Amino acid sequence: MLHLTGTGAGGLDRREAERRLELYGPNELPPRRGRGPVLRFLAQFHNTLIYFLLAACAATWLVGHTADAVVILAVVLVNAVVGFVQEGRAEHALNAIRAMISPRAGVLRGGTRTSAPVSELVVGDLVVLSAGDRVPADLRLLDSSALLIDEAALTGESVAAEKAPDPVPPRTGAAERTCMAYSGTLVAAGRATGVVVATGAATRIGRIGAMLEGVQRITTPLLRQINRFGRLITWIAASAGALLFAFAMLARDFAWLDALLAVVALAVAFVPEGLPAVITITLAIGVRRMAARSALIRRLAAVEALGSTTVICSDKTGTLTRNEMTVRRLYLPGRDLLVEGTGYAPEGGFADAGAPGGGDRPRPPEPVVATVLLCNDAHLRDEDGEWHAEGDPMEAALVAMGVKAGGAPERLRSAHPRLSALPFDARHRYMATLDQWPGENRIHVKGAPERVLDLCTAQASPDGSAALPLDRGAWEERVASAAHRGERVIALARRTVPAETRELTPGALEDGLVLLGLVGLIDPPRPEAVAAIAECASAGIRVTMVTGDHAGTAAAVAGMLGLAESPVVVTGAELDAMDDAEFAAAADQAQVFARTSPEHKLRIVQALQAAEHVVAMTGDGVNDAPALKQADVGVAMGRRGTEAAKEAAEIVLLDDDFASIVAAVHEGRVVHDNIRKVIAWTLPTNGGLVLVAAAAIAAGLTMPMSPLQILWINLVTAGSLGLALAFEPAEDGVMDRPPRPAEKGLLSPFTLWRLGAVSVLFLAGAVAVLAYASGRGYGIETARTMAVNAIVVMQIFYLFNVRYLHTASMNWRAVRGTPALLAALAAVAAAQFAFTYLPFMQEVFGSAPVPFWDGVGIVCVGLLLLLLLEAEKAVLRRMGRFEELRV
Ligand SMILES: Nc1ncnc2c1ncn2[C@@H]1O[C@H](COP(=O)(O)OP(=O)(O)OP(=O)(O)O)[C@@H](O)[C@H]1O
Repeated sequence: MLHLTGTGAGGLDRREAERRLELYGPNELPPRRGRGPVLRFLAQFHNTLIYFLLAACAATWLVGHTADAVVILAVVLVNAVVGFVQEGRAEHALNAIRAMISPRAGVLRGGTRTSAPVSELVVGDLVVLSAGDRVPADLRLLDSSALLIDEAALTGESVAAEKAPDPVPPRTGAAERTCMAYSGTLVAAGRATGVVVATGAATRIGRIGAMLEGVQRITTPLLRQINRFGRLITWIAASAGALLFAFAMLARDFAWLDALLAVVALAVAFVPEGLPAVITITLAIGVRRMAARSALIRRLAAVEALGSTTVICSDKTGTLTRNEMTVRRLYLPGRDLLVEGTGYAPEGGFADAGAPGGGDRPRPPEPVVATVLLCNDAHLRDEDGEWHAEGDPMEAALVAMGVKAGGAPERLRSAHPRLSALPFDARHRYMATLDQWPGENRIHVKGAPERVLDLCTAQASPDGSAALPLDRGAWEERVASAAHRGERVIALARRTVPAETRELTPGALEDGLVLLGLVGLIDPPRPEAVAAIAECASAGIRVTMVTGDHAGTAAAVAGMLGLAESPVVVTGAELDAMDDAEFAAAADQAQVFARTSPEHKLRIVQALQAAEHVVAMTGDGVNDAPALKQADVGVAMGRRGTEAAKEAAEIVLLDDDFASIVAAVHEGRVVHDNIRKVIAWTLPTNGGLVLVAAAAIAAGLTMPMSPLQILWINLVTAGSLGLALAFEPAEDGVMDRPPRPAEKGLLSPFTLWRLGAVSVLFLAGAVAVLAYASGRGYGIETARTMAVNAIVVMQIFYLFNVRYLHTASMNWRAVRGTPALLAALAAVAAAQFAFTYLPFMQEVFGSAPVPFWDGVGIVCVGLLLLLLLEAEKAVLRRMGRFEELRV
């Protein structure tokens, strides 16, 4: 096979791979054509309000009011440009993050195993597959063990197909070519190597015209809710506008064009048309902030769910602990040995536990050394004097121990070639190899003690030379005491079989293994996880450990992490024996689930969700995918995780660290807060403007502002001031309050209260300014200009109040603002000066200069509004109603 692709046994050499990549191009499917920028821009106009505005623009144009038509058109265009730019930025942010989780594949190049980006694979590359990988290109299999491939992506067939390298007859249909693994399919179980025979568009999936997943649609439950709300408001505005139009013409003798303009301006003021764009950008900023803290968001909806998360179910190994294993003790027949040394460095010796030092250094017997080194797929790598694990860290720790005991892994492995193996799998919890010996063969087994003890009928004598009856009770006690110390315990066993036995089956293990001893490994907790767990406690979030490890070990590690002093532990076996009601109760109680298999995770998520929890669940293996999909926030590990897990998850953690989940929750809460702030600012300011104008029409007074001026206010403040809130940093104490209930709707009692109260205050402010102007005998232009400025100034001061929904706004940090806020303020101030003092603007908008001290007076009106609202905050807090109203 290999001669056809010009590949050596060690794979292509690097130079050749580069040459082929240059020649044949990257291993990528053609991207799906997204909507072009023109179409995306035009889509911004597809909105009922915009249709109204365009109609009004045409009407004013036709009757010769060019200035009005131009201003209306400007409102439409600014709105479209802001929407277009913000949507583009949000998409860009998400796509940049997608690029960061571009898949990689294990390849053999120049004799060494590395991982390369899937897009860089070329024909002739040797690819290594294991469970959970997505097949990166079309491969001819060369070698496989228990390989099962799920080809649903290609054929729709949901039952995984058995694959093996044996040739198939010529002209076998593509679907039956069991010696091939096709690009885009998923390795459900087993391992294999294969040589790439087609890449990119030449693969089977490429030839059926499949394309890369297109640009992600930006939508979340909240955005959908807001869009629905926006449509509702638009229709309310349209109906109210029609009534107002009739009223203004019939009862108040408005000319029809004046009435139309007034109604259009009010509709624009009333409808929060910029809200979806501002909220999208708030979410996108959250995505960026999370990425900076190692949590990559794959689906935008997760940002919202994170803010409401009530339970985090986390794996233990590698997420809560460092996954840096070291063997600490050996429990051998008749004695315990302490293992010296640190990390993976194969340096250090052994000491008798409990026995004084000196004399001969003890050493583990040969069968123990052979078992840990042969029943093992890991290697140690020395890099500038530092030792690293290649492969499973626990297995690497066993290699280090074997070397400390005088074993030579490479020599042993070539002297006793592996004939067959049963790879480790989380359900069986053991690994076994069949290794060649002179005149006989040997089965070496390592695995979870209770599994291995079940298979053993004897135990080795203290010197390892003979087999004695198994004293199971004593071994179980030793397992329990090791687990109690937080050690992960692995049992070692072996058996001799006749030389004819060349194939290993689970049945062969049943006929009596000889127990050699136990290994106790430590895996220290991640210090940042300890802090993050404490943070969860104050944030009202429950943390539950879900692990495949022994109950005792898991409980001890939970104690070290500060999860619970004596945690409630439920094992997988106990869960299996429960009915649904018992299961639900156990899921709600337990802090640790031990000896679980991935299937339990799905049931745990479902039980917690049935109890109205918002669940974040971590996972890395192919079997974790269903639980990750089911969880409100599926969290996959970026380093350890399989492609299958990453694709099922909403979040990928770059550093596999539990603390990054908590950081993401923190950012999710900030996003929630900022969305609340955007809404709490936008709706009342819109409401205030409408109330002022509607009150004037209803009372039959001259309009306090001309329709064009209302449009102006909307144009100047909606996109700038509201948007500044999207950039707000966290308020103090974000993680000191309970999660926000997920089912709470868009309009909280607080927002409704504010909508009413602030609208009335805006009305009062405007009326006061107008009354003052008329008292001073100012002309209508000056009075209206003052009213417009008063509304804008009140919006600005109100913004400062809304920036801090949880804490007092009256501090230096609040006054100093953020760069986004200062930029928005500068822009609005410049626009208002132009509006008030530039002759050209005065001509278009009918504005007039405002005397300096009156300007100062207007600022004081805004300040008064802020003081009143701060007083309201203080009173509500004093009454203990603040938190309750807030959500
Ligand atoms: N490579 C291996 N060979 C043999 N046995 C193993 C191997 N890895 C793990 N085991 C045994 O299987 C048990 C479960 O392992 P698994 O990988 O499912 O759990 P875990 O890594 O502790 O789980 P989690 O990551 O969920 O905390 C271990 O406690 C150990 O006894």
